[in-house]
Amino acid sequence: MNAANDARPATTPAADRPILQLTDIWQRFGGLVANAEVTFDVPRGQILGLIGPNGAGKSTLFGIIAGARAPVQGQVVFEGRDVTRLDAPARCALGIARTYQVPRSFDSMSVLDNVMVGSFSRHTRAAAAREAALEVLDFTGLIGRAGASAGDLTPPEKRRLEVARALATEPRLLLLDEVMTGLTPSEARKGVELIRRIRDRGITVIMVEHVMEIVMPLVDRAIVLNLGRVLSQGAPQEVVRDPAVVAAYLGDRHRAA
Ligand SMILES: Nc1ncnc2c1ncn2[C@@H]1O[C@H](COP(=O)(O)OP(=O)(O)OP(=O)(O)O)[C@@H](O)[C@H]1O
Repeated sequence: MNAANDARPATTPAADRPILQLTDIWQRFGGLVANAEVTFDVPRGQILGLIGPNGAGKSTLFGIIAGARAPVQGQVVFEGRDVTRLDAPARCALGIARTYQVPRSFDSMSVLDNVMVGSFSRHTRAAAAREAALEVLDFTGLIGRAGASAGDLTPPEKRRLEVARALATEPRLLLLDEVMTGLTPSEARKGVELIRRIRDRGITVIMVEHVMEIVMPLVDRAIVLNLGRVLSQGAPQEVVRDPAVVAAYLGDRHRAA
């Protein structure tokens, strides 16, 4: 925390201020550097794509934004407030929600009850939480499955439920971790449409995704991580042409082959 950061909220109108500001984020696991010198702002109301080869540090950074763990160095500012040391429930209360790469639904509970777990974070009365959860199920296209056990959902439906549970916490910043993985092209098209509708509700979205054909047409801005560092950032059409990005991805494909 320093004087410059203290001054930001007072001098910048809230609507124009980035919703999220990451400054010099570092994360280490033993000797391994998972994130290094990560600095970027996320403008409010955009869809930001966070991409990069396997092990680039994307999920680690998601955890740092969502409050799963604090960085060893650096600052996370959400809506002008330093949240670096706040835990995940506190950040959720402020308006940050995330999904997980591996869906974390409660399989023995109904789809509706799963989503109510999220809506109870905003509503204390069961009737209000239920009503809010039903609205989210309608919005995410799961309303017809409200009474089903979460364990009986198909894998694409489970991914949708993951998004629904996060939306039920009424976030202003939503972190989507590989929600398109394993979807057929037609399911992925529906997923893209859902993410656009989420953005149209005024929710800022940061998405980690491997499938470039899906991410690039969808996002307003892309940030490429490689070996824990920001390799490139900008409009998606600029980022894909960046020679450093091409080299990192070709290197990854060669290793995978
Ligand atoms: N809890 C942990 N303990 C030790 N090492 C970790 C831990 N979490 C992540 N790492 C390591 O940190 C590096 C970054 O991992 P991370 O999962 O953030 O990358 P990623 O870009 O999300 O990868 P992927 O696309 O494969 O999910 C990797 O080398 C990983 O093995």
